Amino acid sequence: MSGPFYRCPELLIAGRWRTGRGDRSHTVVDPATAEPLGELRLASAADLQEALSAAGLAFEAWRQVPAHERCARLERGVARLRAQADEIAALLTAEQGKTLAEARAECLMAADLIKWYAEEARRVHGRVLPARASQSRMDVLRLPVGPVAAFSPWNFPLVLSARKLGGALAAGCSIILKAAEETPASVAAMVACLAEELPEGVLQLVYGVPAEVSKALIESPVIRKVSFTGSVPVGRHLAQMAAGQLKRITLELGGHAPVIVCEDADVASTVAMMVAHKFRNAGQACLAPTRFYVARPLYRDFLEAFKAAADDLRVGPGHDPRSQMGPLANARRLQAVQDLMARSAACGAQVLTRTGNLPSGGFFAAPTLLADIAPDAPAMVEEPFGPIACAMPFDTLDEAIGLANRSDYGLAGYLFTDSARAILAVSQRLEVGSLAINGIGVSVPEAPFGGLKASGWGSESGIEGMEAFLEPRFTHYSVPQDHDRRHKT
Ligand SMILES: NC(=O)C1=CN([C@@H]2O[C@H](COP(=O)(O)OP(=O)(O)OC[C@H]3O[C@@H](n4cnc5c(N)ncnc54)[C@H](O)[C@@H]3O)[C@@H](O)[C@H]2O)C=CC1
Ligand SMILES: O=Cc1ccc(S(=O)(=O)O)cc1
Repeated sequence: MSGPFYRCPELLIAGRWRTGRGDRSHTVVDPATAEPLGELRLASAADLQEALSAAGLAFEAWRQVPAHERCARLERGVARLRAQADEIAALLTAEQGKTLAEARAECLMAADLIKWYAEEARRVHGRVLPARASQSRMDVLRLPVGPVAAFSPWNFPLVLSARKLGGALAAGCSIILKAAEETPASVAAMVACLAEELPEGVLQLVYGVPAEVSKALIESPVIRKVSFTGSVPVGRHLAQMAAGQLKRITLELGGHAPVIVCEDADVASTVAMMVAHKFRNAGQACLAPTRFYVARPLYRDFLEAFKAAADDLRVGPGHDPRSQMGPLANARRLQAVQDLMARSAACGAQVLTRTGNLPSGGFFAAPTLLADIAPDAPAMVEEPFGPIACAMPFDTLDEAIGLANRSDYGLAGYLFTDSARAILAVSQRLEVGSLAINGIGVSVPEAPFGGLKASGWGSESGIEGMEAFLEPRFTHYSVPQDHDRRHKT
């Protein structure tokens, strides 16, 4: 949909929208056609230094703004974001590929996340400790950590940016966001909604050469906190850089979510829920259900129902209201998904996929189930980040939990059962940050979202997500010993 409505955005630096002054640009591509949408001009080193100076100055002012006013300003930004959801969704679909319905839902989820953080700003309070001496007081304040450098990816550009923006701004931090160059316009539109309500320099948006931007920002003494969502190798690299500077970092690095379907589960409703959730955004979600461990008595029925539901999904351009699944976001994802499928099939997995044609021209892939797959086949180990689900049967719950925990990842997990015994065992022993039982709700604004093992460090959203942008300050103050004599009180 390379329509005239799409324009690559400018950068927001020190309160001014202006084009990047670097000598490089990035071609933004429509994933449904593989046609270019526009050229994004990237930041120069001087642009980044200007943003850093502005972030440092803006922080000193923003931290002084009372929490009630920070909340009110963010809530006005959220209202604008909601009012513009249709326009922003059209930009997101054009540059990312997801369906318009998904894009609109993402915009509203981003609004909900920022709204929750804004409200939470009014509940950030400290505590008073019993003082150790008379005429003294001991308290603990929770203060904003300082200017934040945030890096968000292209798969859910609004939601995954909003988790960082909402927390930092509500806590009283300034923030420089480097969002993904592949999907710049939707994030710029969201940032514009918020920035309208904020003093200049509090919220800045840059696009650039990713490695150059992260190095410049993380190594700058201005930045006090780093937050990244993306792949494990890049997360590891940024963690090393942040460690070198002794800076705090939050990492959300993807997942490979297990789904345990017990013998008492209802196959039809489980499959309906999981197929919709798996193939949302063409499977490019860190919380996508991926490894299905199904109780052996249900296994064949499960495969049949899953394949039928996956085959029924209408794959097409995101802007077509009939489409239920859009293309993958870029050519390298399509290549990676095809490669993963071929390597897994070579290891003996049975490939259950549609035989009919897919739309031509864009980065379309078919929803696919890899059945009877070995626990160490490539798709069971590597995050597919695409429309690939894997299934194998299990005989005992212990076996299913053991198989589920074999992954290096530990972000989201799903369980389908009515059995209290199974619920207790899985909720205690499954190595994940979020677990949904008989549902899909692993991510809500008021709960922490974060992973174990290679899935990351720390949490976003919920009070834990807010805490990541705060630091404690213990203050112990006493009336001077000669105060009474000097003041004759
Ligand atoms: N947790 C999540 O939601 C995401 C996970 N991924 C994982 O990464 C895999 C590969 O996707 P790619 O886009 O090829 O991954 P990638 O790690 O190369 O890129 C992910 C994001 O990180 C940014 N990035 C890359 N190098 C950077 C650097 N040195 N400093 C700062 N930012 C940098 C990119 O601009 C992009 O927005 C996916 O298959 C998936 O497994 C990717 C995107 C989001
Ligand atoms: O990729 C990570 C991801 C994607 C979506 C969501 S949400 O369900 O929209 O909150 C959370 C994380």
